[in-house]
Amino acid sequence: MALHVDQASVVFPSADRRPPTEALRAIDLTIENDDFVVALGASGCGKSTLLNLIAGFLQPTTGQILLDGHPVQGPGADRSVVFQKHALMPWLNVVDNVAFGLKLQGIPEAARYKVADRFIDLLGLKDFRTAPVYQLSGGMQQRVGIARALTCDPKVLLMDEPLGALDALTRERAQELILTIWNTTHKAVFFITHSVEEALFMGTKLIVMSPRPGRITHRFDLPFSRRFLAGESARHVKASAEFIGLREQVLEIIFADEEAAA
Ligand SMILES: Nc1ncnc2c1ncn2[C@@H]1O[C@H](COP(=O)(O)OP(=O)(O)OP(=O)(O)O)[C@@H](O)[C@H]1O
Repeated sequence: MALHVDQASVVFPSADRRPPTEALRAIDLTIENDDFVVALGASGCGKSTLLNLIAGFLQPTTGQILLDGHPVQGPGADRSVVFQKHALMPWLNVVDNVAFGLKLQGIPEAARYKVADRFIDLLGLKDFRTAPVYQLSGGMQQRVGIARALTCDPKVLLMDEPLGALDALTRERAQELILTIWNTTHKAVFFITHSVEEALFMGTKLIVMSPRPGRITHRFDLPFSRRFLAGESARHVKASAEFIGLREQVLEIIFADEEAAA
């Protein structure tokens, strides 16, 4: 599997007489199996616009998005999205929420529950299988959202600040869980966050974007998630000199962008 963003630009026309917004300019990005690509950058640098292009919610003004060589022309089951607000069906229980996409595809109940149960187990939700989702905590609801995205067996999992609404401790647990699942399923992931620490810990590749126009200004290959998955504790990884040094370097890039915008 290979997803290529090829010289993609997005210009939003303005509703009044102000100039149009150049949300993205000439973006080149490749996402392959086993890649965990994280996008980081000052507000308005085009992270969500880029995710929307990959999801097929939006078409580029120029350039193209190719999935295994075929142009992406709209949303598809090969790309699942997990949003910060989990958009679950509050009247359904956990298993029916997780199996919802399969139901839409017309898959019979027994077959869809079999797939859903695999991801319910993987995300530690077994004891809540038949609980209504409104009874769950925010962190658990987000796990239901991730399980639902995975049941469709997407080639690429797109995550737009999926952990942004969680408290600090739950967020760290969720980071570790997502990495463990990524390591089990070998999905390609495109992940947006505002947290530099989260970006460095989770990604195998980091893109740092700048606004006006939105573009990729820096790219880093990251070792930290693999160190965690090889057995090093998350706290140990995040406290290492290499991690802290890179964190300061990336923070400096982002602060410089935010100051330039102020
Ligand atoms: N539908 C739209 N119409 C007009 N302008 C838009 C639209 N969507 C986004 N924009 C503009 O495009 C630019 C990039 O927005 P985008 O939401 O992709 O940035 P972002 O990096 O995800 O921001 P944030 O971190 O604040 O969520 C911004 O200037 C935004 O105002």
